[in-house]
Amino acid sequence: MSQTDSKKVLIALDYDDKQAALTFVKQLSPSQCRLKVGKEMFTYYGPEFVKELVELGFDVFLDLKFHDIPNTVAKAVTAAAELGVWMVNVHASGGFEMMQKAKEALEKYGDNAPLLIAVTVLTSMDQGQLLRLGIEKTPQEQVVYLAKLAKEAGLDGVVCSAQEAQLLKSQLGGEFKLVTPGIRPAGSDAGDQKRIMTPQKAVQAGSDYLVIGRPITQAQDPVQTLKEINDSIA
Ligand SMILES: O=c1ccn([C@@H]2O[C@H](COP(=O)(O)O)[C@@H](O)[C@H]2O)c(=O)[nH]1
Repeated sequence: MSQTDSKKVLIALDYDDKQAALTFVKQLSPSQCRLKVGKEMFTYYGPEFVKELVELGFDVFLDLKFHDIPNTVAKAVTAAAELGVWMVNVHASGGFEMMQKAKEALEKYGDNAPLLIAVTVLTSMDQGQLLRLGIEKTPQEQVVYLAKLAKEAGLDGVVCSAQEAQLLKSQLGGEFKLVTPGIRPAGSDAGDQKRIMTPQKAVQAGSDYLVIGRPITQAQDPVQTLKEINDSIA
């Protein structure tokens, strides 16, 4: 994967119906986008569903946001690597040692190891919600703090909002991957997302990968919507 990876859109497959998800996926080509499987579909349909997507030729981001003791997380990311996923993630707030052990566990996969990234501050959170957790930093300060910790632990990048992308690129360098949910094409509903940005502005700010769910999957014509988004960031 090069620094200027042109396949930037990761579609969040958040469906409660496997057939509906597969009907959509089968209209896509692995050259157009990557796919993200999160807690909903994994809980319903498990590793077999992930394997099906991998076998269809898609790069899959397994977004289970592991947050546990180092030994457990190291074993969980190993299980993800065995599924053949392209990217997997942990919560940075699980701590430095946990992130280090997870990265070490993937070393044996060499060039086939999935990218390992850390969630910083969920894009659904704003300053008020951080305060309620007892965190007095701004979301941006907390994201930078956790991203530096993740980089020091040897991770490949972080999940953050595109609003922090420019600052993170300037502080952590171009190679450290920024995966940004909370992407909303102009005029689309923010829903529960708080720190949002349009696809075009996110790419300009330095996002490497744009995680997009409902604006595509709930569009009247999801395939055409993906095409329009891809065209807007080409
Ligand atoms: O900080 C985060 C981390 C993960 N997500 C996930 O991304 C998608 C976003 O879906 P939309 O429908 O485009 O809002 C979803 O699967 C989340 O679990 C996130 O939103 N923010």
